Parts: sequence; structure tokens; C-alpha cells
Amino acid sequence: MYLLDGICKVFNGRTIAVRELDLKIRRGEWVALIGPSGAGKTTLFRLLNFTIPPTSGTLLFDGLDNRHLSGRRLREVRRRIGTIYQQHNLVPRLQVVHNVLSGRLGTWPVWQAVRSLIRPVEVDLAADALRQVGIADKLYERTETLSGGQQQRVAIARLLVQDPEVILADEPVSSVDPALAAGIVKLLIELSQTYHKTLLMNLHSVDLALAYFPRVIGLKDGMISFDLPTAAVTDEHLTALYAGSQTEVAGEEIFSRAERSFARSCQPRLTN
Ligand SMILES: Nc1ncnc2c1ncn2[C@@H]1O[C@H](COP(=O)(O)OP(=O)(O)OP(=O)(O)O)[C@@H](O)[C@H]1O
Repeated sequence: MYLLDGICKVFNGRTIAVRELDLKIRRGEWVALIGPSGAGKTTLFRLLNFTIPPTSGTLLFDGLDNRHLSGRRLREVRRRIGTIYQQHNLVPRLQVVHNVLSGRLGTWPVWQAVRSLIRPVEVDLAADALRQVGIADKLYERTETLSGGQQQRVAIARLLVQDPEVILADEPVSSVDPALAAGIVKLLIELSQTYHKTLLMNLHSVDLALAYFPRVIGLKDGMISFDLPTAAVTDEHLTALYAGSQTEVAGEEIFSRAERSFARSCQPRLTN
């Protein structure tokens, strides 16, 4: 599904977020990504959903090289990838039905999108998605009246309606009560299993990663620290992953001479 070879992402010519990363994700896999703050997890997800281009290296999605994707072809690829974020990205004042159906916007013509805002079309689709995430009764509620966990379920229902091949869940439970977090992780795994989706989840909780995923990748300083079947992950791996990762002095990032020279070696191909 994904093949990454020597991927680098450097921001502003100096902040190396991802460095020389090689990675293979097979179709239908469920993979958890863990690592300290600033390790490059979100940047990696933004590369994987084609929001930002790599500075250098090769990124293949289902055999398609990102260097050859632009315009309509890029939009088509993006539609095949659904991302769910910590902050839900829902419109709070809209009824739940509209937020769920926004998952269809990539496939609707503009006139249908506008019409649906006045009188929702494909309501059955939204209702079915809400039933699958366990909040069927919320269809016509105003989204802002729902709890954080319920809003995350609305975001998952929107994903179901979008029906992507890959789900990238970027810290989907960070703003949810810890007691509800496991339920949401489980739900995403169950839906991925039922609908044969590839699932990548970026998690702050090591416990959730180890409890629910067969493969865990530890990312540190933009590099893969380990990439293992869950049963092979030891305390030593985890200690090494989180040890001494803070590289900030009075809010200033340490930028050594070696890092500067590495940043230069990642030849920018595109801006961003
Ligand atoms: N748009 C950007 N412009 C400049 N620097 C950026 C940008 N996005 C990320 N970075 C930097 O890239 C590095 C990796 O950030 P990223 O958000 O990917 O880490 P993360 O592992 O997701 O962290 P967290 O767990 O705290 O969300 C950090 O040093 C960050 O400041």
C-alpha cells in the first residue's frame, strides 16, 4: 500500500522532521505509531495523506509515485485516504447529519453539496454510519451539544461515509476521557477489520498501542527507532524510545552543525 524509501522532510530549510525514512505498509495492516513529542509522527501522517510533499526520497502509494501526482490525480489519491484528527475538524453549529455527509464532499458535484446543506441527501448513509459507531439517535442533534467522545464518533462516521482504503488516525483519542479512549481505538480496529481498511494510528498511549495493534513502530527524531510485531516490543525498546528526547533549550531548538549539513543533503524538490 505504502512504500517509503529515504524520505526526508525538512521545514524552512532547517527543521528536520523526518529523516531518511524507509517504510513498507501492506494493504489491510493495522499499525500503531508511537514516539515522543516532536518525533515527526504528525509530519509522517501529513506525508502519507499527501498534504505535504517530501523534501526528498520516494513515496509510493499503491504503486503511484507522489512526484507524478498533481491536480485531479492527486485529488483522487487523497480521496482514497481518510484522516481523522484529535480535534475532530467538525463544524460545531451544524447538525450531525451534515458533518457526517461532509465525508461525501469529495465525490459530490458542487450543486449537490449546496443542496445537501439545505436538505440533506443520502440521509440513510449517514444514519447507517452513525448506527455503526453507536450513536444512531444523534442524527439531527447540533454537533456542539455532543460530548468529546461522541464527536469523535461523528468523525469516524464521516470516515465511513467517505469509505477510504486507508485510515490515518492522528492521535484520535488524545482529547477524549481515558476511560473512553480504548472504546474508540477498538471501534476503529473493528471497522477496519469489517471493511478491510489499512489502519495507521498515531498514539501517545503506549498501552493502547500494545493492547490493540499487531505491529508497532517507534519514531524518534524523525527516524524509526523500532518496527516490530507487538509481542517483540520490550521495555528496553520503549525506554530507548522515550529517553532523553527533549532537545529544547529556552524554547530554542538545538540545531547542530551535523544537522545543518544533513538538512542541506535533503535536496528540496518542492516548497512547503
Ligand atoms: N509546518 C511546520 N513548520 C515548521 N516546523 C514544523 C512544522 N510541522 C512540524 N514541524 C516540526 O517538525 C518536528 C516534528 O513535528 P511533528 O508534529 O511531526 O511531531 P509529533 O511526533 O507529531 O509531535 P507531537 O506528538 O507532539 O504531536 C518538530 O520539531 C516540529 O516543530
